[in-house]
Amino acid sequence: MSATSEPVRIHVGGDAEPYDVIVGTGLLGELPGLLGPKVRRVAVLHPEALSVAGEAVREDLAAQGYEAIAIQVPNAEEAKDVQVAAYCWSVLGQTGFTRSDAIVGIGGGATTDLAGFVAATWLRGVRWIAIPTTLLGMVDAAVGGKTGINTAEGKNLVGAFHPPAGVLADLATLETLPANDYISGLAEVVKAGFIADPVILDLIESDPAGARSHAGPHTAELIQRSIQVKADVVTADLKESGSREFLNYGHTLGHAIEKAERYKWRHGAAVSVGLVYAAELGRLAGRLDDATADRHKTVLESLGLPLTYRGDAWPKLLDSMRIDKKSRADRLRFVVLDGLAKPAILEAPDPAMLAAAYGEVARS
Ligand SMILES: NC(=O)c1ccc[n+]([C@@H]2O[C@H](COP(=O)([O-])OP(=O)(O)OC[C@H]3O[C@@H](n4cnc5c(N)ncnc54)[C@H](O)[C@@H]3O)[C@@H](O)[C@H]2O)c1
Ligand SMILES: O=C(O)C(=O)C[C@@H](O)[C@H](O)[C@H](O)COP(=O)(O)O
Ligand SMILES: [Zn+2]
Repeated sequence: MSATSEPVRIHVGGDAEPYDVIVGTGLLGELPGLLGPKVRRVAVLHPEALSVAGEAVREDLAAQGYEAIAIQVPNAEEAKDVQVAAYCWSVLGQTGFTRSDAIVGIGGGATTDLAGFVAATWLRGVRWIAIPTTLLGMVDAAVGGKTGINTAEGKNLVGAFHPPAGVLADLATLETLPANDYISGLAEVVKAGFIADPVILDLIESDPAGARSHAGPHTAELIQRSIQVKADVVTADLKESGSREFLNYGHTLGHAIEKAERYKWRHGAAVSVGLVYAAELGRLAGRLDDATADRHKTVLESLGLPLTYRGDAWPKLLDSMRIDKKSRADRLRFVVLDGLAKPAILEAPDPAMLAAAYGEVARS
């Protein structure tokens, strides 16, 4: 794969309107083309941390004749709240947003999940464009049209499938991302490696220190490969009636940990522990070989990602996992591996096995 002097376009197809994820630097010039000829008003949703970048996008659009407004939302998971969505709806209402207007979400996964959700719900659906500015946003959250917010009962429990009209992944935005946030995004990169593209794991293992940096020698390739994994899956199954569930590898426990931590842990950190758990579950179920299960821990640890969580939290986590979207009535369902890049579903595992697998991540 090329380094990123020329933008790379990764196509997302399927039943919904197709679009491209454009990966490169200095991509703002692509925005008017993605907005299309009918759009007159644009709301640029951005988190507090990106007030300068959000305002720059707004000014750029205004200079091109759009009526552009900025909507600042809280950083991180605080944005994925119905009160924040209601605030955005009221701004759109007061500005007179119609179905020929559009939303641009610039920020991490939390911001693009909210922006997409506001776009999905305003007037029952308006056009939106994602400008992810975190590693996790680029490789996962901004792609595929899952939008949503959290509720008191759990993660992403309210939302809609509403794909963007395009995704602009400008690698230069990663320069300001705190190292911890970059590393947490690597959990989704590792997930993509285990479920579909083991070259990702080889690249990380060949240079873990490089992989931890936005300026690493394989950064562009890791990002492009992970986006390709996501694009292929959502092209085949946008609404998660089958293979899209595999993108949830590590998320059943991961989401429960996020809830237990009141969303103060980054999503990627929780998914990292969830990946270790899912690997152990696959091993205990007799489906995954020891070497591949152990590889989860060595790869994640080499990146500085967490492998463990509080042992005493198990009953609460188990309870939270019951409302996971993969559950069917009382049956818990987990994504496990039958081997490297062979994801599958483990239906209603024995409660003793679930608890035993937690022994692999539990710490006192
Ligand atoms: N929709 C999906 O398919 C999907 C996939 C994966 C994850 N997600 C969601 O994504 C969210 C996690 O996203 P995230 O890891 O990007 O975290 P985040 O959106 O919470 O961003 C982390 C922090 O970095 C700040 N930030 C963002 N870009 C920055 C930059 N370039 N420079 C400096 N600061 C910056 C943000 O304001 C925030 O404070 C979770 O809510 C998760 O559920 C959604
Ligand atoms: O796109 C998907 O599908 C995923 O499962 C990707 C996950 O990384 C992402 O965290 C997603 O938001 C989880 O979805 P949910 O349906 O479990 O809330
Ligand atoms: Zn995720």
